[in-house]
Amino acid sequence: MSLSETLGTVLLNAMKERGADRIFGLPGDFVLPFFRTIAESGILPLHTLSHEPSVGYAADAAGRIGSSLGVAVVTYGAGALNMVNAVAQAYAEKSPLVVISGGPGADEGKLGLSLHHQVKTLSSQFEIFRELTCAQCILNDLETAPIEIARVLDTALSLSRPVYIEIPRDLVDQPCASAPAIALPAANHDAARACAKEVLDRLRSAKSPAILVGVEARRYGLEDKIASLCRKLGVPVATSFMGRGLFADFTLPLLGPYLGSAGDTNIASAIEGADCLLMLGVITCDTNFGVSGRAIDMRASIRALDRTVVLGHHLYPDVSLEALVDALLEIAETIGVPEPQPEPVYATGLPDDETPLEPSHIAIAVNDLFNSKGSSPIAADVGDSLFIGLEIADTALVAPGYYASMGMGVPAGLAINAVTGRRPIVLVGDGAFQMTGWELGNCQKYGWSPIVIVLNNQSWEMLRGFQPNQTYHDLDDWHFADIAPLLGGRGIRVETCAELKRALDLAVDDESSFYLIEAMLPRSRTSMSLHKFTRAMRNLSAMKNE
Ligand SMILES: Cc1ncc(Cc2c([C@H](C)O)sc(CCOP(=O)(O)OP(=O)(O)O)c2C)c(N)n1
Ligand SMILES: [Mg+2]
Repeated sequence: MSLSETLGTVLLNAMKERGADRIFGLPGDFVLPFFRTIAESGILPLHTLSHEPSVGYAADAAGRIGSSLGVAVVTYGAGALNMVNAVAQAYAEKSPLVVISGGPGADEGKLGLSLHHQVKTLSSQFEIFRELTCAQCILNDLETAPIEIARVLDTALSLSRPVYIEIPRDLVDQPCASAPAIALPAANHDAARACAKEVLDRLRSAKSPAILVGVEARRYGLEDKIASLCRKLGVPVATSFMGRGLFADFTLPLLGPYLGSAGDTNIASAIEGADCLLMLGVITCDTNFGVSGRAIDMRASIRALDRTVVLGHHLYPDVSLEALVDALLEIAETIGVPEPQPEPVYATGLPDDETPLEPSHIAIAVNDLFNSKGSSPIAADVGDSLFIGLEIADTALVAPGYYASMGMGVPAGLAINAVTGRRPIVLVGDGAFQMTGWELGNCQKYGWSPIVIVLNNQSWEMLRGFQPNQTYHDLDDWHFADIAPLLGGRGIRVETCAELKRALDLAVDDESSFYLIEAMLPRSRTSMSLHKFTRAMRNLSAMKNE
């Protein structure tokens, strides 16, 4: 048993072996020993940000864009609990985020004093994170630590959900045996084959089958396999709202994103009219289905999610999405001959004139840019940014489409820049930018240069769509472009289509820093996608009479 390792390096090596390629963090005294190990060992690069919610959002996004583990390292109490909302979002949206918190040493709790950063008892934080994660451990026993590290990290990978690891600050430098190699639960191939046969029989006997693909396709790196399965089956395919951006680099008979009555009517009728809907890795949530014009008959559907497949009243436990797709690929045959799908049409041709900007001009300008200079990955925040993202041509996209916490846009853009080395376009509203936009000040030390489009409508406009006639949705004009140079970037405030076009061309040609393009938009106007979504949600929910 090689003891050349310490508990700190064992944890770092175990994460690296499981695909983690960097750490986002913000230190505090309880985690300084582990920060020193990170810095001195060089096993994983470290990026520090300025506020723990951003650390959580960035680490989550790094895992999503890389289909691997995202890692966030913070201090006990004030740090970790500051990140609760970002971890909750990662859990809800099935992102394998590893939360590592420094913790008190073994004897610190015996002083008979409450410790700083302690909330109620010393195990309160552990209990809070138990509710937000799929596996947890406190590494307070060097004998069991290697096994515990492997158990928790492997669970993060197999369930694609966040996990919590607390590392006591007095043990980080202690000699420790290496963690066992990755050991994911063996796929139950017999069950997967039996399930695949039943799935294929149902698809074959349906008059109008369809397939809906969700986020698990990305989380488990299955886009390629699912694309070839869909080509083989020849059945119309759509992505869920949360699955927007899937298959951007693959060819298959993709209809586009399903948004119910808030989206394309052809896609809605193909999905809602299907008499056998195969859902691969789709989270059954209101943003994916809440705006369905016709409720989808879940009993006639086949749902493969969270390592379980449900077909009506039949249930196949412990059949992973990959095992099911592999088994289907073994027996798949052509079932339908989907009409050649018209290429999804994404508006282009921004007028190059003094036309005042409207929300949908943003998508047109980005589509024009993609056509002239090639596409970029996109990070979108919550608000109209999320819906304008739907009007932009297919590209890799990170956005909190279900849990929908504001503030993820800029940190996710930084993570995409760090992981992929490509400059992302970040779409963020003024309200969300007020929360985490300042993280752009960290670009200079890491050489990141995202292009950030701030949709400045001086409003929490999405809320106004749910509840008009309230002045508390009004925001002041913060002149964000003027602040950009103080953060080490360049800011351009634009009010017309021609100005937006020029600003984007300038930004794309200058990689020396981040660009903040402040697009001035009118209040009480939204993209068509958001308008249809809020109208549909209002009709379906208690907000009818607002
Ligand atoms: C952390 C956080 N706080 C509050 C909300 C509620 C909320 C929205 C969702 C419904 O929960 S949309 C929205 C307004 C967003 O304003 P802005 O970023 O300027 O974008 P836009 O003007 O395009 O709406 C809020 C406050 C949220 N989603 N996340
Ligand atoms: Mg706004």
